[in-house]
Amino acid sequence: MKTIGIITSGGDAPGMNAAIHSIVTTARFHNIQCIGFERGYNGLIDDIHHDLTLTNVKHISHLGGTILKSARCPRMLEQKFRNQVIETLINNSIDGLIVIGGDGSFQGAHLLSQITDIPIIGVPGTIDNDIDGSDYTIGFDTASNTALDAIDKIRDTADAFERIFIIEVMGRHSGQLALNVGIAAEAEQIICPEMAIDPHLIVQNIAQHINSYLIDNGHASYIIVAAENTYPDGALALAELLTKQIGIECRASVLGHMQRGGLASCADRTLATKLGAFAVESLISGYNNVMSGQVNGQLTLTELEKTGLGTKQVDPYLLNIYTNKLN
Ligand SMILES: Nc1ncnc2c1ncn2[C@@H]1O[C@H](COP(=O)(O)OP(=O)(O)O)[C@@H](O)[C@H]1O
Ligand SMILES: O=P(O)(O)OC[C@H]1O[C@](O)(COP(=O)(O)O)[C@@H](O)[C@@H]1O
Repeated sequence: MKTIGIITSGGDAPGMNAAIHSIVTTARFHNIQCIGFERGYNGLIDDIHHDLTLTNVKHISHLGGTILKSARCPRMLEQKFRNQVIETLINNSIDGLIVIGGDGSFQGAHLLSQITDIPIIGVPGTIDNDIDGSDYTIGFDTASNTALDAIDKIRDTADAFERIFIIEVMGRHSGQLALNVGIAAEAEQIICPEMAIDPHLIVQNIAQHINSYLIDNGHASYIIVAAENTYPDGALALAELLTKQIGIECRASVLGHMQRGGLASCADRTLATKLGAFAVESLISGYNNVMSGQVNGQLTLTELEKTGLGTKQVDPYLLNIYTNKLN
């Protein structure tokens, strides 16, 4: 193996740069050079790339975002563009490709591996932690801390005003972030898809719980952490409904993309460093069409096709603690 190509694809996540750093330094140790393709799969389709040397990946591990840029690239859904990717790989003498991204990026990588012998390895980078085959994804820890910091600040003003807040966190269709930060912030209520609440009952449940909580505790702050896409029209609509129709005055705060930025935490940098190095070593060992992950502290390889099955559960012990507290 002489040359490895790298892309970052889909939602960027703090720690992606640490993964790039680790891939390039590990590859260098094995006398392999690295080429970075820019803006996710776009760089592979349009052949936009530059060399990744030890010098240009020096001191990047802490940085949020990705030095390779990222993007969503709908062209990858078409066979003709996937063929173009393979042409780019061949034209640049790429012997192995590493895709840092989420399950969508891995579906794309899996399709590529059906039309080429060039081996492809995935490295899980997404703040959502929704990928099967790794206990944690790169970016989840930083995003959890960023969201928690914001919620702690909202708690201050909520306490001062004895106010009710609905705080929406990201996660796409996963409640990993919501449950994690909701528990850590001692949220009075957490709403996430894994709780399988009928959306029509959400308002009723919330109102009931707020009323009984205020009876027991008098005037107090009350924070609801809600995973995005759980209540159909989002936190703002939910707050408006509670305020206008149920008569419970509350404020909504949608944390949004700030959860994707910022300096990567130590946990994300070390995870990225391990998974990046393991991806290179797996390529050298001849693996293909798999993702490098960590399960129960052990480095593992999972078929790319199986990383998006959606079987990953939120921590059942945490969920149970929360449910017990609610009752
Ligand atoms: N089913 C698919 N077939 C081919 N390419 C895909 C597929 N799903 C996603 N991709 C590629 O991966 C990119 C990132 O996927 P996306 O789901 O947006 O983010 P993530 O990888 O973070 O889950 C997409 O923009 C597209 O280029
Ligand atoms: O930045 P966009 O394109 O609006 O996407 C927002 C989505 O991206 C994420 O931040 C990250 O998701 P992915 O890692 O799967 O791309 C989700 O939490 C969120 O739903």
